[in-house]
Amino acid sequence: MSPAMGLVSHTESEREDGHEQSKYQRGVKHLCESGITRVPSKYVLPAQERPNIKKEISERNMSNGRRSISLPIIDFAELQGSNRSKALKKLSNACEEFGFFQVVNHGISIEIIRHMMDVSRRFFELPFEERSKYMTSDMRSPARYGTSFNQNKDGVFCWRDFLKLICPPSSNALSLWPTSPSNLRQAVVSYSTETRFLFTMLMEAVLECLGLIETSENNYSDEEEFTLKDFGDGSQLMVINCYPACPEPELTLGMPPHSDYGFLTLLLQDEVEGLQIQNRGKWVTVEPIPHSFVVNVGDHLEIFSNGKYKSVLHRVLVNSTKSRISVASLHSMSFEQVIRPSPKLIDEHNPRRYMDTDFTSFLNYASTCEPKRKNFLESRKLAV
Ligand SMILES: O=C(O)CCC(=O)C(=O)O
Ligand SMILES: [Fe+2]
Repeated sequence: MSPAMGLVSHTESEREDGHEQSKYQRGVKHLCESGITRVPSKYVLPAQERPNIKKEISERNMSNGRRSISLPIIDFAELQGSNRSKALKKLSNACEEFGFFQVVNHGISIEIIRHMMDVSRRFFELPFEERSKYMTSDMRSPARYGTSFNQNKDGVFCWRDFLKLICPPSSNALSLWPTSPSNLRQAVVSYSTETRFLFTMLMEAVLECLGLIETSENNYSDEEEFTLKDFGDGSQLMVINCYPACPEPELTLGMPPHSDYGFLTLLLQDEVEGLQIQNRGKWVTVEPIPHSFVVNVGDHLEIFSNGKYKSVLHRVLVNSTKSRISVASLHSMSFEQVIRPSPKLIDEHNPRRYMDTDFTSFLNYASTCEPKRKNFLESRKLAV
């Protein structure tokens, strides 16, 4: 090959790379609409990080479903009623052992849930040009459409597109949320109001489990720097995830192993399973219970409880036949609040295990490196 030819082919391949790159930045939905039959190399994980779906299916058959997990079920009506102390024990065990539980009888109407799922699905069915109006790398934007986990940093992309909405009252920028589908704003406002209330009631129960408030009396210890209102008025991020059907699901993941940053995440999923959590060193699939919530402990609650409650790694599998939608509502105190272990949970037997953290340091971290696994939480740990 002459030097001139070499130069030409080099330039062409660079152009090709640039083109390929921007194709992936547009997301998996867009990619699937172009009619692919194989997973492009951009999404192929190194062998040791792949989900090993075939092995899991055969093990699941052999052990009669043991690879899927029945999470502890918290009956919210029981928690708010006469059986509170029994429900509190179950809740506390769930937060310590699994970091996850399911909430049934939560009182949020099926219409509100269906409406939320419906606008979520329809948003991802919009033409790409409409969805792409909300593409931004600004992590503080009230509405952010994107793909993968961190599309500016991920070496290998994961098989998901998302719409993230910062919910009122943390954001007064409702006017910047998508206008299409026409009823999206109204559906998300109703849904976020209800989930915020459910989160606040669950936090009240968690504070009681931790011995930080007394049964239903809302008596806070003088040492605490917060009240339940700080949770009720705190931050709420609605993450709508879309995982299109994938031609080779054994090569990639919908979401890589990660933990969530907040106190609690309330997850709504459709009937397609995909969520896996790490339990006793193994990946186990969570079976969806229709109209219930999967709730998990986030990094802030692990820090606040001084390590008593666990923020557990989870990931998402994709499959070859069905696309999947999930809606994760991530809750914490206000974005300005510094999170630290509760002073009441520190003594000579339980030394302080985490340093102070705030949302800005999390965002800085998330925007400068691949926020996979529990890297951020690990970075907040003190040597004890
Ligand atoms: O889609 C799921 O099941 C999980 C989503 C999730 O983990 C997240 O949005 O943080
Ligand atoms: Fe998550």
